[in-house]
Amino acid sequence: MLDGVREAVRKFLKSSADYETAVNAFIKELQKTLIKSDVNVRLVLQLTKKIKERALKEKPPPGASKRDWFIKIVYEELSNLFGGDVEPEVKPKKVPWVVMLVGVQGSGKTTTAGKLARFYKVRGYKVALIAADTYRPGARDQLRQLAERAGVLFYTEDVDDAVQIAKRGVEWAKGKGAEVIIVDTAGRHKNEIDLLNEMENIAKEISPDEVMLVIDAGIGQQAKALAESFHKRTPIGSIVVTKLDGTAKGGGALSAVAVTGATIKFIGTGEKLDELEVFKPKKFVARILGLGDLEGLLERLKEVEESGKLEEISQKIIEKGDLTLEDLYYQIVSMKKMGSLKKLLQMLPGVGLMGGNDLLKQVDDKVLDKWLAIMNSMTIEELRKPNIINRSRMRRIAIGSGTSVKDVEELLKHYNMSKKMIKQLKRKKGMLAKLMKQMEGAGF
Ligand SMILES: Nc1nc2c(ncn2[C@@H]2O[C@H](COP(=O)(O)OP(=O)(O)OP(=O)(O)O)[C@@H](O)[C@H]2O)c(=O)[nH]1
Repeated sequence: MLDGVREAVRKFLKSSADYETAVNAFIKELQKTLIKSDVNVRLVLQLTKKIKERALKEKPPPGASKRDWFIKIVYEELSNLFGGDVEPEVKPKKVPWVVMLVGVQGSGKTTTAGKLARFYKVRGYKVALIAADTYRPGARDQLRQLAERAGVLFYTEDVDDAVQIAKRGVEWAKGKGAEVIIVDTAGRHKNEIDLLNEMENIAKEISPDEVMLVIDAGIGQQAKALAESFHKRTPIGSIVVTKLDGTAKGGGALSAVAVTGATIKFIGTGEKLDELEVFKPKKFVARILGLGDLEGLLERLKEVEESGKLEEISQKIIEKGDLTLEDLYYQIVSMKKMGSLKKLLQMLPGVGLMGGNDLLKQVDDKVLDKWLAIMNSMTIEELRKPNIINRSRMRRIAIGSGTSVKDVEELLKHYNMSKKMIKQLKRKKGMLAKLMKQMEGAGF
C-alpha cells in the first residue's frame, strides 16, 4: 500500500496533464491501491469522493500551487480515516494498571507483551508479566525469557487453569508493588467459543483496567469481525496492530479497526523488543504518502498560510490608519511563526509598519523576543491604549518581563514611530483617492 500511494503522489506532482485530469488519475490510482491493500471498498469510495469534492471546491491560498494544496487535502482526509488528530493516551490512568492481552493464535500477543513490558519499564514503571497461556506449549517459557530480557517481574504456574494463574499472578504482582501488570492469554483453544469463554472468565476474575486486542496486520478486512467478536465478550479498550513492517496490507487492519471505533494504541514494526510504536495517525499517513517529499511541502503550505494571516493583519492596520500595541503584538507573533525577518520585510506593505529600513536593520529576532516578553507583561488596556503607560507602569512592566525601563522605552519609541507612519500612509492614500476623483471630475 505504502509504495502504491507514494508512487501516485510522485506521478501527480510531476504530471504535465491539466489539474482536473491529474486529480482524476490520482484518485483512480489511490482507489486501486487502497482496495488492493484491503481497505473496505465503501470506505475507499467515501474517502475519494470527499477528496474530489474538496479538490474542485477549495482554492489554495495565494502563493501555493493547486497541486501542493491537493496533496494536503489527501493527507488530511487519509489522516481522518486512520483516526485524525487524536493521539492515544498511553500513560496508565492509575497504578497498579492491569492490562489483559487478547487475540488469536500467532497474532504476536506474547511478543507484544514483552514489548509493552519494556515500553513501560523504560518509562520508569515497575512492570510484571503474567503468563496465562496454558494452551500453547512453550508460550510460558517464551514470556519468561522476554521478561528476563526486559528486566521485569514474571509470574506463571505449571497448572492448566489459566483463570487461576491470572488471578493469583495479578495478586502476586500487586503484592510486589508492580505498577503495570500485563497478562498474556491463550490465542487458541479447542474451538473459538472455548477461547472466548476463557477470556471472559479471566476478565471477570481480574477486572482488568484495559483489555488490549492484538491483531496481525496481515489479516486485513477480517480485523473488523475479529475485533467485534472479542468486544462482545470482553469490551476492548485498545488495539495493537502487529507486523506492520512485513505487510503491504496494513491499511486493511487499520481502517477496519478504525471503523469499529476502538483506539489503535500501538503498532508493532518488527520482532525485536523495542519495535513497538505509539500509533500516531498523522505520522502514519505521512509515512504512507512518503514523508520525505511531503514534509517540505507541508511546511511550505504552512508558511504561505501564516504569511497570509500576517498580510491580513497588516492590511487591517493600514485600513484602520492606526496602530495599537496589540496590533503590533499579533503582527510579531505571526511573523515569528514564519521564522525569518527577511520574509517580514518582503511581506509588510511598505516596510514602514515597523518604522522603515533603518529600524529593521536593528530589529533582530532577539529584539522581537524581548518585545514580546515586554508586551506579555502589559495589561490589555495598556496594549490597546499605550499612551496610558507612564513611568511607574514602565517600571512594573520592566520588572514583570525581566527587562529594563530603557527596553520598554525603546519599544514604545518604535511603536510611536510606526504609528506615525501608518497615519501618514493613510493620509497619503486619502490624498491619492481625492486626487483621482478630481482628475475624473475634470474629465481625464
Ligand atoms: N515482523 C514482525 N514479527 C512479529 C511482530 N510481532 C510478533 N511477531 C512475530 O510473530 C510470531 C508470532 O508471535 P507470538 O508472540 O509468538 O504470537 P502469539 O500471538 O503469542 O501466539 P499464540 O501464543 O499462539 O497466541 C513470532 O515469530 C514473532 O516474532 C511484528 O511486529 N513484526
